Amino acid sequence: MTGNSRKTLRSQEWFDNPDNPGMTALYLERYLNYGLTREELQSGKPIIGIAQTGSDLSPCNRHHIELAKRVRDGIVAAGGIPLEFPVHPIQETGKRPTAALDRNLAYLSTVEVLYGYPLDGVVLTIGCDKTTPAMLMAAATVNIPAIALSVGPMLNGWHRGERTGSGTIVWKSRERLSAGEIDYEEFMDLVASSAPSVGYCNTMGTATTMNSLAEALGMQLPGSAAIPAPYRERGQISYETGRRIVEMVREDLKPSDIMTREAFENAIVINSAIGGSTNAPIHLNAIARHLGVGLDNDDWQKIGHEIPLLVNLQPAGEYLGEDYFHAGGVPAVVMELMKAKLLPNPDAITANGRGIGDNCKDVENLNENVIRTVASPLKEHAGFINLKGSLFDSAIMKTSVISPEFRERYLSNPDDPEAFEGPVAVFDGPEDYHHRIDDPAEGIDEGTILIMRGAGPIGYPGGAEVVNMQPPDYLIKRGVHALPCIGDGRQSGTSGSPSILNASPEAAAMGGLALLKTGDRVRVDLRKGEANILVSDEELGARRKALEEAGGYHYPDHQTPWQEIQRSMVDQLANGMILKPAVKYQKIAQSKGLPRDNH
Ligand SMILES: CC[C@@](C)(O)[C@@H](O)C(=O)O
Repeated sequence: MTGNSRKTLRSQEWFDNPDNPGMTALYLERYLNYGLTREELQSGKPIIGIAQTGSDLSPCNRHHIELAKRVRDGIVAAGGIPLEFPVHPIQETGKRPTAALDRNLAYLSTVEVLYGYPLDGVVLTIGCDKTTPAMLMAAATVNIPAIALSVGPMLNGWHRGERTGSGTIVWKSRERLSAGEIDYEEFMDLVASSAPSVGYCNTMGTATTMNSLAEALGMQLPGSAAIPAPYRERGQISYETGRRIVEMVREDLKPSDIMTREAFENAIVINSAIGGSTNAPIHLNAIARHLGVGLDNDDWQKIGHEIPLLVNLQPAGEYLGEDYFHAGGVPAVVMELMKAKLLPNPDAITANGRGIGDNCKDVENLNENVIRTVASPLKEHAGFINLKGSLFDSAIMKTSVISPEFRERYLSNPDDPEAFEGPVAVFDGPEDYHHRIDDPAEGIDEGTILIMRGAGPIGYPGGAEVVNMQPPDYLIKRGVHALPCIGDGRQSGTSGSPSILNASPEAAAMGGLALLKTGDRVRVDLRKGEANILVSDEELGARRKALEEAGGYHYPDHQTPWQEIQRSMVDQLANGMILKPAVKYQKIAQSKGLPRDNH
């Protein structure tokens, strides 16, 4: 039972190494103790990890506990051995101060697991916002064969015959609560109705975005991202995913073969067409950097801005996850883009070994209200704009959620189209915002630009979803539903706010936002891609000097060891918020050999 597959399977370096019988025995015996046999571990069957992101603490991904059973069945059916292991939980709606803080922690620990244990391939269970990038970043760094499995969105939410979508219903109903149109009980009922089953956000929030983009990148089986969590097809694709990873190990099809620059270009285009979250550039830039693929926010504007919005899902549109699935999901979007020759790289290889174009060219769009054609889009140019200026080096704006009201009020000056300027109200964190926003003495009116700072990767810490700031109650009552918002934090993908966000460098890294004072004027010009403080360079220089002398922009002290460690080495949102030292570790399964024996 020895030796035949040592050259091809890394697991056999643990379980069948005649050069070091002592270690082989030690590695083997503990994996036998719950019933695995020597035959299973030593006969050259691929050993497949299942990176389990579901738990009671992670309700969005919890259904993976069930789905993993079907993944196991698929792995065994294809001749592999499944070994399931837990991933550090990341629940966007549960973790304080923000789940984004934990993306890099889950990444780091998964790298250690994938590299340091006898695994030949891995199924990455993805779902809630940060679990997807954390898993893909780890797979990118280690570069053993890997396939992602989405847990799927919740069923559609309903309240009195209306679709209620995750997150989006919170932001909309909060406004109605502020306007006195509903009471607290109805507000709670509305929000609870949006979460009717297992799964993640049923809107095109960050979760559906990132799961769609994992498919767009080629890391999931075609058609798998949009299947709602409770549907039977979800269990079936779990089984197929388990089968496929065993073949991928045999073919040695690795993340670096799939997630190429071409695949990222496809993903950017698909992100515009689906109306994807403003968190997508952060995470895709991060994954790309861990692969050594060049990608930045200029690419997002260049490749993505002119792509039309096709998917009619909240927050940019009206439908929800089940509708997206029934219309055809990602493959139908890809097919529509290909028909109009808008998909840049149809030949990019996907997890099933075929090109994305090949996978999608013959699928049907089953509901053109939900997935529009390029000839009849929801919006013509729906991608991100990457703004620069004295406020920051980079901040993005999601143009697909600019409402007619916002366009009319801020972007329709015939003498200065696509530009606005005004005085700012500066908030240092969400507590400051909540404390001051409704106070009439602050003098906030239709002309005010709201600024959120201290909310980035260092300042918050972690980069919190707090830039979509609601106007004061008294303005909402007068029918003003959105003021321009600018900030160095993030916002929920379920928010319909056209905020200018992910500003890098953040105030805590002494970006231009740190120098702003309430009452300063700021000018934003979308056509020129600029955002500037209308204060003289001399004055800004003097403010910078004074702030530096005072020790820099002040932010709250660390509360945990990880907060301190991450703050000391985290990059800015535009650069993917990655841990700076980690990017030099690439393809370590190939570049670093095996780790040393442990005894
Ligand atoms: C409720 C919405 C969340 C938590 O998913 C959000 O993080 C998002 O970006 O979509």
